[in-house]
Amino acid sequence: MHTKENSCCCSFEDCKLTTEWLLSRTRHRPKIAVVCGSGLGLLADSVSNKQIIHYEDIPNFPVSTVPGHEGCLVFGQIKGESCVFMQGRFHLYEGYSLCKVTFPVRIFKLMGVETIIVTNASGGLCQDFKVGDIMVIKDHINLPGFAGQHPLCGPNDERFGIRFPCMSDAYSKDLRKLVLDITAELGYSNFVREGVYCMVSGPNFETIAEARMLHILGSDSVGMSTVPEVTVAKHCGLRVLGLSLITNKVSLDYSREEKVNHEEVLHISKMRAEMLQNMLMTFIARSHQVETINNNNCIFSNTV
Ligand SMILES: O=P(O)(O)O[C@H]1O[C@H](CO)[C@@H](O)[C@H]1O
Ligand code: HPA
Repeated sequence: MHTKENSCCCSFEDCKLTTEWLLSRTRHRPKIAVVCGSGLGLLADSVSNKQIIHYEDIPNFPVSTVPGHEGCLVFGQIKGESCVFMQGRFHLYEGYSLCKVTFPVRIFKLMGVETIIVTNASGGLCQDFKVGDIMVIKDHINLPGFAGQHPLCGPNDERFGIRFPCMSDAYSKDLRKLVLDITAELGYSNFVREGVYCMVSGPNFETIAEARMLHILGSDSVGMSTVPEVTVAKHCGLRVLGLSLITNKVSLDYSREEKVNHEEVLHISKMRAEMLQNMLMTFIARSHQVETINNNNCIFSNTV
């Protein structure tokens, strides 16, 4: 039953209004969007012809509440390619609905973005991973989604995408191949991996029993974001690349004394941001090499 309680708090009209507002404030027409994970706002440093718009000034936009998430959109160019960077993302544990968490993704789509690069900080579950490794996400586990915390729950607006989207190819194989080729060329292969990211709601880090369970389920890393954004991006036909920086090893062992904390996560993110930035800059410059497959279910792209 469609009630006010379960209807989406961000309607197509809300998205349209925000998109029109942004298009009237910037001359940039980005084709690539980058979501910066915790402590990874530095990724936007290499943007030229920069224009910064703060979240608090954008109609309907949530605001960032987590340290390491600056709270602004950075428009500009990287090697001639028009981009927008989200310096600061939104999380379920901040108290936002998943509709709000993923609102920017739909705005990017309506602005004409074709490819979204989602980055995050995560804890390594795979025993071969080291702190500072970069994991190219090949798949995810939507744990909150199993419990009904899913950004596509509620009435489906066909203008964004179809009711039952396929998720078996959420992370573009071609984009993954391109980024892996680039990391080999840059000499980064010894710390770049591929793996499965699992989302938990947070805000607490995992207990050891939970971490063991996630590992048994096939998760290589765990974090509190990304999956809702990727799900909505795939729903509206964006091409997705996901990069996860392993900022800590998740303990699977009761005898280990290390305790993870957000400060450590931010510290490692900042240490590795430059490498990630080199990968991203080369990737963005070459992403047009990968053909845009319009597996687009969204019938209103580029019409705002
Ligand atoms: O996923 P991002 O936003 O990179 O942040 C990660 O880091 C925070 C915990 O330190 C959590 O928000 C977790 O999801
Ligand atoms: O170990 C972690 N668990 C969940 N989220 C995280 N984000 C960074 N590290 C972690």
